[in-house]
Amino acid sequence: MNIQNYINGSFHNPIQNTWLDNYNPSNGAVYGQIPNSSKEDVENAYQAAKAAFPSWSQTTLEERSRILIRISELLESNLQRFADAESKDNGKPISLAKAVDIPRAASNFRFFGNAITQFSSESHESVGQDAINYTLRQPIGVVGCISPWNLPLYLFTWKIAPAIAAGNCVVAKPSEVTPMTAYLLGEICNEAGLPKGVLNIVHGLGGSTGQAIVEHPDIKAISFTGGTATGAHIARVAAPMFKKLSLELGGKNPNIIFADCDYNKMLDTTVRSSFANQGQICLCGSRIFVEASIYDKFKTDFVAKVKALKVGHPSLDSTNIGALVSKPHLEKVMEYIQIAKNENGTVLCGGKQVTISGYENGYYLEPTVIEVPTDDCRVNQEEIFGPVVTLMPFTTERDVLEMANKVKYGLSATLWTNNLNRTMRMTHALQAGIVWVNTWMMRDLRTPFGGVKASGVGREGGFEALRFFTEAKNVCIAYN
Ligand SMILES: NC(=O)C1=CN([C@@H]2O[C@H](COP(=O)(O)OP(=O)(O)OC[C@H]3O[C@@H](n4cnc5c(N)ncnc54)[C@H](O)[C@@H]3O)[C@@H](O)[C@H]2O)C=CC1
Ligand SMILES: O=C(O)/C=C/C=C(\O)C(=O)O
Repeated sequence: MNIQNYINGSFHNPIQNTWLDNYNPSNGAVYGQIPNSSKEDVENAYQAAKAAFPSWSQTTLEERSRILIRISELLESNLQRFADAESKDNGKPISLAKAVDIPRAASNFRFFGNAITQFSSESHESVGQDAINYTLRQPIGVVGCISPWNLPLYLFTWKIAPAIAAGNCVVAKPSEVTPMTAYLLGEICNEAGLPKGVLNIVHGLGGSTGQAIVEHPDIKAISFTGGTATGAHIARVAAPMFKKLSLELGGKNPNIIFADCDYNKMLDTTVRSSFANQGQICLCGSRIFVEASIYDKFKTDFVAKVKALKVGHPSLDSTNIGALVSKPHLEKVMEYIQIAKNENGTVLCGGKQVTISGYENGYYLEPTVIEVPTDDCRVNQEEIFGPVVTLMPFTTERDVLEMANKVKYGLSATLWTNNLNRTMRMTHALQAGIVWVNTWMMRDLRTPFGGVKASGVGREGGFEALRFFTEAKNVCIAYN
C-alpha cells in the first residue's frame, strides 16, 4: 500500500515523485512505498500551517478540546485497523499495539483535549508598587514534531496533541521506518473536523525531510524523540536560530533490585521492563543490578522466565516477542551480542536470530540475557535498544548507585525495595528524569516526562508540554 503526504487537509504525492520502500518486519518484504519528501514538500506543509494559524490560534478552547476528543474517539472506534497497521509496519505483536500503542494514542488526544481547558497562567500583584503582572501563554505559531519508530503513533501523537491543543499548527514527520499509522491519522483528523492545515504530515528520510523541518527558519520550535546522536545534530542546527527544543533521547536505564523487594512482582515486572516491545522502548531497564544475596536465585528464575517467552509472528496471540523493526536494527543488536562475547560477557540465554517457518526473512531475535563481568563494558554503557539486557550483582547501596549513574544517559531508573529510607536516599541520588519504585512504566500523563544528561532536554507531559508549546509573555500594568 502506498501512502501520501497529508498537507492542508488532503493527500499528495511528493513533488519530486521520489519514493522509499516500506518493509514489513515480520517477513522482510516490501509492502508499499512512502514519499521521500523534499524541501519543497516541507515548504508546502509549512505554508498550509502558516495559513491555518490565525484562525486556529483564535479557536475557542472548548472547540479545540471538542475536536481533539473526537479524534480520540475515532481512534478508539478504529482500534483494530490501527493496531493491525502498527503491527505490520513495526513488527510488534498486534496484541501489544491493541492494548498499548493505539489506546495510548487515543489517550494522548483525550488528555490534551481536556488539559487545554484547565491550563492557566500566573498573575503577580506587585504589592506596594501599584502594579499587576499577568502572563499570557500564547501559541508559538508553526511547530515541528519529529518522532521515532519504536512506538510510532503513541509518540507521534504525544507531540502533536499538545501542540495543536495549545493553538499551534504543525508540520510533523513520523519515522520513515514506520509511517503507516501517521498516514491513517490524517483521515481521522479530517473526519473529526480538524481544520485544514492545522496538522500537516510529511514523510521521508531524517537527513532530508526531517532536516528541512529543523532548518526551516519559520518553524519556531521542534519536539523530537529519537537517538541521542540525532538529537545532538538537531540541537546544532537549531541553536543558531534560537528555536525552542524538546529532545527526548536514548537511555541505558538501571533496574536496581534489593533483596527486600516483593520478589514475585519484581520478577514479572523485570521480564516486562526488559523485553516489552522487543526491548525497543527508551525506558526499558536494560542494565539489571541485583543484590548479591539473591543474585543466584534471581539469575535462575529470570533466565527460566525469559526462556519461556515466545518469539513469534506478530499476529499470533501467543507471541510475546515479535520482530525487530528493521534489518539494519537487527544487525546492530546482534553486533552488540558479539561485542558482549568479545568483552567476556556470558550469554545466559538467547543471543541467536530466530527463523520462523513461512516468515524466514523476518527480523526475529531471541530475548537475550548477558552476565557482564564489569559495569564499564560497552554493552553496559551503550544503548542497544533491543531485546538484550545485562545482569550484574552488587553488594552495597553506594556501589550500585555509582554504577547506575556511571553512564552518559539519564532517562529512567527502576528501584525494587521495601525500605523507605533507602528509597528516599536512592531516588534523590539517581541521575534520571523518571524513577519508578516497585513498578515500571506506570504512566500518568500529567507528570513531567524526559531525561537528563545525554537523554535529552526539556520535559513532555501535562502542563510541561503545554508550556513548551506556548510562549510566555508577561504584561505589567501600573495603576494608581
Ligand atoms: N525513543 C528513543 O529513545 C529512540 C532511540 N533510538 C536510538 O537511536 C538509534 C538510531 O535509530 P534511528 O532510527 O536512526 O533513530 P533516529 O534518531 O535517526 O530517528 C528518529 C527520527 O528522527 C528523524 N531524523 C533522523 N535524522 C534527522 C535529522 N538530521 N533531522 C531531523 N530529523 C531526523 C528520523 O527520520 C526519525 O523520524 C537506535 O538504534 C536507538 O538506539 C531510536 C529510536 C527511538
Ligand atoms: O510513555 C511515554 O510517554 C513514552 C514512552 C517511551 C518513549 O518516549 C520512547 O521509547 O522513546
